[in-house]
Amino acid sequence: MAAAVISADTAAGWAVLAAVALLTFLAYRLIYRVYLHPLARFPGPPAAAVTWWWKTYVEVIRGRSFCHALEGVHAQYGDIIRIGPDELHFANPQAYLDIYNAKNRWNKEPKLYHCFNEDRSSFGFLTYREAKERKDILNKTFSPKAIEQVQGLVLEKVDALAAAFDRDVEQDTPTNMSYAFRCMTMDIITYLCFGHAVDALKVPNYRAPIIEAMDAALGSFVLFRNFEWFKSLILGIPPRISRVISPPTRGLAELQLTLLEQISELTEHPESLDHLPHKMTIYHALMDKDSYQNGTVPSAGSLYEEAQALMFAGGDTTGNTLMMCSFHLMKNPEAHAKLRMELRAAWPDIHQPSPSLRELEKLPYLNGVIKEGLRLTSGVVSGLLRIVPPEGAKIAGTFVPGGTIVSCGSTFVHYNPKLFPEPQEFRPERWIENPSLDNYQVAFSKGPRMCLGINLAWVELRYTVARIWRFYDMKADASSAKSLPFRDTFLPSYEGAPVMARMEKVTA
Ligand code: HEM
Repeated sequence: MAAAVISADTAAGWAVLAAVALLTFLAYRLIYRVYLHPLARFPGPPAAAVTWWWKTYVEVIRGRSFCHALEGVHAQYGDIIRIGPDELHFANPQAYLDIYNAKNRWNKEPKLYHCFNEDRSSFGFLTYREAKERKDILNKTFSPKAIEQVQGLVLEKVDALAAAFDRDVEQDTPTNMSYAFRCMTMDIITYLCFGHAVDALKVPNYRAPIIEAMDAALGSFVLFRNFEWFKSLILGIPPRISRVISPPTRGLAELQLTLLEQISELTEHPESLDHLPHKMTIYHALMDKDSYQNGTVPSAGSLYEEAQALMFAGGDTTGNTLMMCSFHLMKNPEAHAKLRMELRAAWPDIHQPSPSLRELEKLPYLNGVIKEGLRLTSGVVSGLLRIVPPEGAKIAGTFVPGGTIVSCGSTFVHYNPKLFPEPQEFRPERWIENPSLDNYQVAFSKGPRMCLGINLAWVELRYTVARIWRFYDMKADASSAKSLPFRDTFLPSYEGAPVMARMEKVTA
């Protein structure tokens, strides 16, 4: 009996000791982070200096769109803010140019980039060296020269988009622009990847399952970037099961199933690539073992992750930009008329083929329209987190210690009223009046980890805007979105009504 009492006392004593040790450690860590940490001199919400959970509180508990929440924090604390124990965010355009600079070889930050489950892809590799090896291979398909060779494919898909619009005109139904453009960009990227398109444009009302799956998947990434264990749990379960038991991540599971099917066909029957009419698919390049330093083709898992990365990187971004251009052109008759006039002069007879890319590149208003679409969608709206190397770095004139996680969100450049007065206004002229603004067009990011698909994207954007706005008169349908609010899910997720257009074919 006495022994039992002593051992109970001893256990209680140890428990108290452990609790005191834990509290002392937590108190020390709190004091260190707030007063002694190398980032202690930077202002910001006190809770953010103490714990990572501040971000989760803002984004998940309060349900705020993180890039929008940061605007309020910057308004309160200034241009450079501490938003995590080891993290700074900048609202200064010069900081963007300093962080995403061609000279830097800074790593991507693991917590954010692991959340996409694309760790073994050009986008997901954290280090410059690994990403460069993969990007060099993919560049066989994405270099300006290679992209010139796939122009025909882009034009074919723009024709398919026009055919879908014609169907809407015949049936007298409004066109869902929020989905239509993404169907086209998805058909282009899946064709480029696998040698055959998913034919999203053929799906009635543009409600292609792959687009719906990607829409639904974007929300999963917000959960995953806040709760790594949740990602491991969901992705550890076969997609067929997780789509049933986890409704919030069902979209991701659907997407996984679609892509896995395509990849297993290619890895099991690599000879199927030989029967294609052209040798330009991304998987031709990726499955050529001679391209790799170690002479080995990446695993099926890595090929899957590359496909998923390319779908998100190449589909929504370009589709959103086209949607944004259309939304504003329909709202803005003056801009619409100017674009129409320029296109008529460049393409006087609609029965003739499209002007060449070189000709389209020289049309100032067309390019101004696209740059405004890129500015307002901003590509990726979350901060692209980078880690400052051990020696530290100067960002916007301020010394930042090594190991700090840094970013400057693209919206903090694109919506900066000093660079872009009345930033919410759609004004293509601003790019013509002030060519130096090109330096602050950061939708594709900058530096060594900038967009790999920029050449393809520009070809798609130029051919599509020229064709659609030369061949159709478009008016917003009564059901169309009146504004385009978005939520930060890394890419912008547009909320509310879609952009709906009533199309009329022009006759000359
Ligand atoms: C309007 C269209 C596009 C925009 C605005 C855009 C924007 C961006 C941005 C901001 C990044 C940097 C992401 C980061 O640092 O984490 C990026 C990276 C990337 N983009 Fe694009 N993108 C577009 C189209 C495309 C297309 C068509 C493709 C090809 C299919 C593509 C493939 C990639 C890849 C592979 C990366 C990763 C590069 C790296 O991490 O080094 N993008 N894109």
